[in-house]
Amino acid sequence: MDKPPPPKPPLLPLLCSQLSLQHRVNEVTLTSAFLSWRDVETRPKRTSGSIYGPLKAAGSHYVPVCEIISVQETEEDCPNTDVGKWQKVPHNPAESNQHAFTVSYVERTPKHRWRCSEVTLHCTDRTLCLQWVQAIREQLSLLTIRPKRLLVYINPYGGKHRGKRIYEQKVAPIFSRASISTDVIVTERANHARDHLKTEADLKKYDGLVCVGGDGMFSEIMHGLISRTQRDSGVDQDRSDETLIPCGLRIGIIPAGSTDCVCYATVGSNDPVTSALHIVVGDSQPMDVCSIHHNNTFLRYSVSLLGYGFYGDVLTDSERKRWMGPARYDISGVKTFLSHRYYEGTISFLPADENVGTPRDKLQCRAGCNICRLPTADKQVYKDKESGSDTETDGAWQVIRGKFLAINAACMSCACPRSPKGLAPSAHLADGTADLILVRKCTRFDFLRHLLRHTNKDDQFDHPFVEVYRVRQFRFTPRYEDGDSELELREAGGSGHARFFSQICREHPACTCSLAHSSWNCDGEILPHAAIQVRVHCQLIKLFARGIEEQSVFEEPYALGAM
Ligand SMILES: CCCCCCCCCCCCC/C=C/[C@@H](O)[C@H](COP(=O)(O)O)NC(=O)CCCCC
Ligand SMILES: Nc1ncnc2c1ncn2[C@@H]1O[C@H](COP(=O)(O)OP(=O)(O)O)[C@@H](O)[C@H]1O
Ligand SMILES: [Ca+2]
Repeated sequence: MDKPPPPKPPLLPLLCSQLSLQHRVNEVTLTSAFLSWRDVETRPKRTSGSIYGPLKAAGSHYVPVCEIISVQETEEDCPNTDVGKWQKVPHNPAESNQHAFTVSYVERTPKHRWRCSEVTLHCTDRTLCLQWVQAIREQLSLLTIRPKRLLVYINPYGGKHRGKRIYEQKVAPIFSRASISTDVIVTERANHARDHLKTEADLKKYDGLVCVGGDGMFSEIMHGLISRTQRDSGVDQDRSDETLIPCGLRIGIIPAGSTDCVCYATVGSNDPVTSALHIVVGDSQPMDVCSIHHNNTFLRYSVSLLGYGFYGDVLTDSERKRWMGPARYDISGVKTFLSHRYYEGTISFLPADENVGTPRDKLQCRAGCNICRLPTADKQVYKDKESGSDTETDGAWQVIRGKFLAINAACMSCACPRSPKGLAPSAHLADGTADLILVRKCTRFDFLRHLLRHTNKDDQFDHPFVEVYRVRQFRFTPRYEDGDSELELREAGGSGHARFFSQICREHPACTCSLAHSSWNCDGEILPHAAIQVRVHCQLIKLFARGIEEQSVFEEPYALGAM
């Protein structure tokens, strides 16, 4: 039988004083868990305020210490009429207590957005004020998970080209308030960040990396960090059966791209301030990563969408329209939908164990997810039976052949503003599996119904032409070998006519005949091969995030008896 948890020690006040807040006397208390204040001039009400502000119960406000961003003695600038210059004076001369300190803390607002809020408390003398500042700082210094030094990469061309401005105006001031020092690199070319991380960066100097950009930029940084970690540990990425070494540094994502699904699916919004605050409080979210090989050559890693057919064709078309910014995906999406191409091939996959659920579970991965917290042994990345290596499971490979409009795999939900529940709504961030979604050839109307369900609450898998599997590994082989589209023509008769019509079909996307190959869209990059082997590596990287919080995390006031 499990032992009962040890009793929690009572949280003794470290400091408790009567301080003034907006001219009213408040009892202010600091424990190792909370900073709280309570207006002692009014009779306590039952509960008050919005669910998003500091936790309020019976007129008291509670801010968890782990959500305090900073504390500083408060001085306010006001004009000195004698010299026409600005000078520092105590915060509010009208206040009877002239010494004050300001605490900045995380405040939750709707749609999973976090904001930086402040409370200024006035003291009767400076000694008391400094005592408060010091006591709060001491508590903050115990939060060793918080980063102190970060290496920031900014893609100035991602999304709407606003990365640099977003960082300078919204993020840098928060880092500076939280006393985080940064080295900032504005990239000058594609793969600049990846190459810098792989070969040059002195990673020992940093507690984390920050990516300002979209999913493509995140992918660059992830590749740089994973490759560097494997090289430093003597692991050969080209071997598809290698056990990869998890990366030590966490990555923070400041969304400034076109899709931003890695940020959205791990934080719950694509808001730069929210992401900056998750970095400041030192959140940590492990994440699965797929490795993709062609024969025994490593191609790429993927965390979000690995899509063949529809999403591969959307990406290929959209790359020519980069100048349009994020709208390129909408235009190419419609164009690709109209072309209605399908592709033939074989998928073999190794299903995951039942204890990690299925892609159609109602339960979704949320902060503190129980499935992602299962002991690693229960989520072990099983080895390939067919390869003859050590087998730790009875799981057998399954094989599916057919004509597909889309073959998608996702290690995580891929929720994004275009599709708030995502491509794989029940996929888990850190369970060692990916959800494999096969969309078989169907009518345009049915495919449209399927696509539209990504944008509303209906189940996009509830169609007879859609199959979903939770897998640890899979392979895809196109019916015709890479570069062998001539075969298709020979099968179709091999005549000059067939070649002629095939050419017409390529040039007229409205034609629904089969082409030999699509491309794989790998987190927004096109892969050079159609035949690939994919394997999920459980919790290979970590982000400065915590998963999407359930509303109830901040709806319920903290159990006051425990304080
Ligand atoms: C005709 C109605 C179509 C509605 C379809 C809505 C489906 C949306 C699913 C979105 C899944 C997004 C998965 C994320 C992929 C990104 O990794 C990738 C690169 O992002 P970035 O670097 O930020 O540019 N984005 C895409 O491949 C865009 C796919 C958009 C498809 C319409
Ligand atoms: N300075 C740069 N110039 C051109 N391309 C860059 C630069 N820095 C990064 N990139 C590349 O830009 C691509 C898209 O970046 P991303 O930030 O994901 O924007 P988007 O979401 O709009 O695609 C990535 O593949 C990345 O490698
Ligand atoms: Ca997963």
